[in-house]
Amino acid sequence: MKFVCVECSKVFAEFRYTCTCNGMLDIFQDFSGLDAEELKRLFQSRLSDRLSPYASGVWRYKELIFPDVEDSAIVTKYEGNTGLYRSDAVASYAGTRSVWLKAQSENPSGSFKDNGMTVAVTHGRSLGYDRFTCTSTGNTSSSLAMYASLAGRKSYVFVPNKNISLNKVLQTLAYGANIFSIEGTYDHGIKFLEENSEKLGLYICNSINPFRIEGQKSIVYELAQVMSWKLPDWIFVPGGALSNVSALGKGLSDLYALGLIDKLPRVALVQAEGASPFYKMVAEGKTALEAEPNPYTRASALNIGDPPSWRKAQRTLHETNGVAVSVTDEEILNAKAVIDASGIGCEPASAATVAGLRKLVSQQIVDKDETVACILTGNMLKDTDALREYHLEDNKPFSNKIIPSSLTYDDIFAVIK
Ligand SMILES: N[C@@H](CCOP(=O)(O)O)C(=O)O
Repeated sequence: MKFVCVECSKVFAEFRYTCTCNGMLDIFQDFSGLDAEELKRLFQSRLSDRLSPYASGVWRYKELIFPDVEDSAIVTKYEGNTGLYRSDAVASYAGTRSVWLKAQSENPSGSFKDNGMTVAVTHGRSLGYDRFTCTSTGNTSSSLAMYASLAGRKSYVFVPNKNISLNKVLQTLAYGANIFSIEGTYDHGIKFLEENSEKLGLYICNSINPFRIEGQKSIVYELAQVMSWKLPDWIFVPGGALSNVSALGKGLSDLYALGLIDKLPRVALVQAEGASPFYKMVAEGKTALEAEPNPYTRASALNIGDPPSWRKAQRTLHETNGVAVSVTDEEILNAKAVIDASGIGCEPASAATVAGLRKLVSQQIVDKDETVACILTGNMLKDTDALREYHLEDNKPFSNKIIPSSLTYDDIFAVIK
């Protein structure tokens, strides 16, 4: 395993978070000697495992993620193994013939972060760390708090003091983390950790840590396996810190290089208009990201103005002939209401995918006959204020209302009939 800088290509033999030039690092693994058909058989055989780490939808692919770690050192909650659903209602809303929804929201802590966190915490513990840290809008922190406690270790997390979901903060608290509420955003927290974590003896579990990205690659491995190694024409992901799109790109490139798939899907990265520095860079034809000092979107998981992984995200779009698109909060919340009412459900950030798909179909960038998968990143109960605001306070196009208790039984009969 080597660590290669995505900015200057410098190679490191030992683990570190970033390069001496401050660039993000990629883990490079030598896959020579691995045979695609043997891997398919191995991954298939592990589907019946219920108790060993290979029952996890991440560690099932251990050979491609963290081959050297001892099985007994793995910290797992059998993450991954999430559902893939089709909904006519969502497809019709998006304007496509069909759409697959990959519900990473079904992970143990309720978000896609678990796919990466199991690997980061396993790696940190194998190095002997007792204290783990992250900065977070709430999903990364609840995931870290869960795995750190599971591993019998401590977690210290930094969360912005506004514009994040209380549900996520409470989940983090209840899992046992030490929480610091900070003035500023995720961007300020990352800067603090980059400068201070070593002095404090903290192992960073944000996605600047390349082991997080290795774990998150499993999302597309699992999608490919369940689809018999034939991916759809498009994969849509939301983008805030950009770890999701970075991991998707790396996973796709592994699958293609290994011969596990013979065609790369196109990747569509969807940002929320109020926090869309990456979209702006692409739309304006620029080659370097300009940070947004005051990002704001109601999809609080995407409230990030200076995403560390932008260079990796740029590579993903380049390698997959991908596109970037931005959508308004109103578009996100309407798409979310449709996904929720389909019985699948998600948090606001996840719904950016379907909102983005609808936009690209209307712009004829995606054809209605093309096949599409949208990655839903977080559970609908991650942000219950968003549900209350949409359904009970504001009169939104897809809102559902509670029938008042003042109805007589005759009224109730009339409603149901
Ligand atoms: N929305 C994220 C932001 C943190 O990103 P990460 O890629 O560094 O984990 C969160 O849940 O905190």
